[in-house]
Amino acid sequence: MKILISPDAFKGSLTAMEAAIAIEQGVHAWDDTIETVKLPVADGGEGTMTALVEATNGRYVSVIVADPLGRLISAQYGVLGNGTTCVIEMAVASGLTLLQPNERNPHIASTYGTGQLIQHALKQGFKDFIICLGGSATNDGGIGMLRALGLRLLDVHGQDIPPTIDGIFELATLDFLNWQTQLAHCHIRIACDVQNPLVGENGATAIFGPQKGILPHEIARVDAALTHWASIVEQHLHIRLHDAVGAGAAGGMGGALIAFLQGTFQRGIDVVLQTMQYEAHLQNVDYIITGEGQSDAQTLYGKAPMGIQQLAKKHHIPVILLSGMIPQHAQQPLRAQFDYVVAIVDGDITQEAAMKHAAAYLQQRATKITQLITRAAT
Ligand SMILES: O=C(O)[C@H](O)CO
Repeated sequence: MKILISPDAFKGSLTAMEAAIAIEQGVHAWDDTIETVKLPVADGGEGTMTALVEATNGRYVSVIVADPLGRLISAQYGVLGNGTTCVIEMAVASGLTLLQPNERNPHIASTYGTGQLIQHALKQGFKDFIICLGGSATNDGGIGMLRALGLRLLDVHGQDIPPTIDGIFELATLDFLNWQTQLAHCHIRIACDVQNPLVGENGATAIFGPQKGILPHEIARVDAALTHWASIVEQHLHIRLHDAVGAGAAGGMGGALIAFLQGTFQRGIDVVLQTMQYEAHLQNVDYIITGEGQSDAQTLYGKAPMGIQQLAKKHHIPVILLSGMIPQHAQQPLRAQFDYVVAIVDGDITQEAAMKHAAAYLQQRATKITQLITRAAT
């Protein structure tokens, strides 16, 4: 029997590779003659760069950039095994995990550091980019990134506006004199699993602002700042970001990539599976085990396990979903899609325990399910 092991990260507990190792140990604890292949995946958010670089035997490039609050940090981007495609994960330079909870402040947090990563890659001559969005600490509409790429944002007096949300209200015009012209020759794919528009009740600020530190009474003002930004973009580029699908990803950086870098969105898991040439690994595979920290309705809308399930279905390979936690209401719809659905959290194991001892529980669950499928096969 051959099992392909392809979990996403169990966020807050295990990286995708750690989860894959735990599952593999669980499988072999039952039967160590089973052939296993570990191919951890990601959905376009955090961990995507690592998954793609590792799967393609690529490399990392380290650059000193500004974190969301302007402090210098060493951040990396990936170059895939083909030597020509760069993977930039915005959270690496502008992510929420770079800040302590009391430092979260999207009024000043900036995507400038992500722009510096892109700028560095451009200087090395790269033209093919996968930019992964999600997990941002920012709500700046991607303005910081655009500044790093040479865009000037000016007030009515021709002065640079302050790099803050409030500063956006002073924005009157854009100056492209120092803009990185080679961007026009680049191919930019945006890997992301969020479709929110830039502004409004489903926009970046209303939906993702609170987790970054925007207080309920501030939402309307911050949303108005991004609305003003979108209007200026529309005047200059004739592209309407206000309600554009995905423009609200990563605090509006999705919109900046659409309008200024001609980026095109692709479902994160599809970019990952395509880049990994996942289908080529499906030869003679009897089962796939996938997994994630929590499975719910979002899983069905295209998170990593669902992308795998859809591909596996084409090849008639059964898929086992091993999840940290599955809310009651999601159990039935998930069972309708996956051949086996197993959660760590159950009547005996709490969420806290599951997160603390994720590897051990995952291993146990993998052993049990392997026992079940090997028995079913005999
Ligand atoms: O970064 C964010 O704002 C969320 O992860 C959605 O993209």
